[in-house]
Amino acid sequence: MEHFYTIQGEGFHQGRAAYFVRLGGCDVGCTWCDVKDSWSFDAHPLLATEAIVAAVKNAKATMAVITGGEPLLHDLNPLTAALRENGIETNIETSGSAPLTGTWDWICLSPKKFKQPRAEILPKANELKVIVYNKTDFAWGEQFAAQVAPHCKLYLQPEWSKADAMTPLIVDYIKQNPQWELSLQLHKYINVP
Ligand SMILES: C[S@@+](CC[C@H](N)C(=O)[O-])C[C@H]1O[C@@H](n2cnc3c(N)ncnc32)[C@H](O)[C@@H]1O
Ligand SMILES: Nc1nc2[nH]cc(C(=O)O)c2c(=O)[nH]1
Ligand code: SF4
Ligand SMILES: [Mg+2]
Repeated sequence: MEHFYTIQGEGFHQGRAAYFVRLGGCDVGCTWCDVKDSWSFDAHPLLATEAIVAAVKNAKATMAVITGGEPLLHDLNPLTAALRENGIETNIETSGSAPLTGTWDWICLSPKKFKQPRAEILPKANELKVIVYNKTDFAWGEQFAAQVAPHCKLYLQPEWSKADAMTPLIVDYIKQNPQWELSLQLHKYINVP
């Protein structure tokens, strides 16, 4: 759908330079999705793997973030292999609702009520990022925290339109449950992509 060089705005790698590759197509249907333009499979031009790798290298980026849409609706083995052959770190942003492909340095799993993650991705996640849209999402997120690996980082991120109401609840929750950390969508505050 689009590719751009910016800083990672969310989660563990927040603040690091990152080349984003946003792949078209998603069948999850989150009501609050902030990139609904990505949902169509047909509306976006196809780009060769080599062209994507060249763009990342040309930008002098050392880390690529593959996102979407739901990137796991594509076979990500060729793209991640080519990126790694060129010494580029491979990170993914995924709902985990489709089978895992690709070779990853970092897997950010953001589970969704609208189409739940597949069981096999949970122990492989490096980061669990739960979006908090209402107060029931804390208990909902804990079921996934119980299934990830011990080293997996745990983040609570306010849904953007509810951030004013949810952020204070998240702060209170983290004070009582300090295994969780706050993730804010930094890029939206500083107006970068
Ligand atoms: C647009 S999604 C694309 C990747 C994948 N489909 C997923 O949902 O993880 C990228 C990240 O943005 C988060 N996100 C999407 N809409 C959001 C919103 N309105 N507020 C906060 N986070 C949001 C998702 O949970 C995910 O972590
Ligand atoms: N700067 C920036 N950081 C991000 N982290 C995850 C994003 C995504 O949409 O996957 C995203 C994004 O769209 N922009
Ligand atoms: S899974 Fe990701 S891209 Fe798909 S609708 Fe939900 S937030 Fe948007
Ligand atoms: Mg985004």
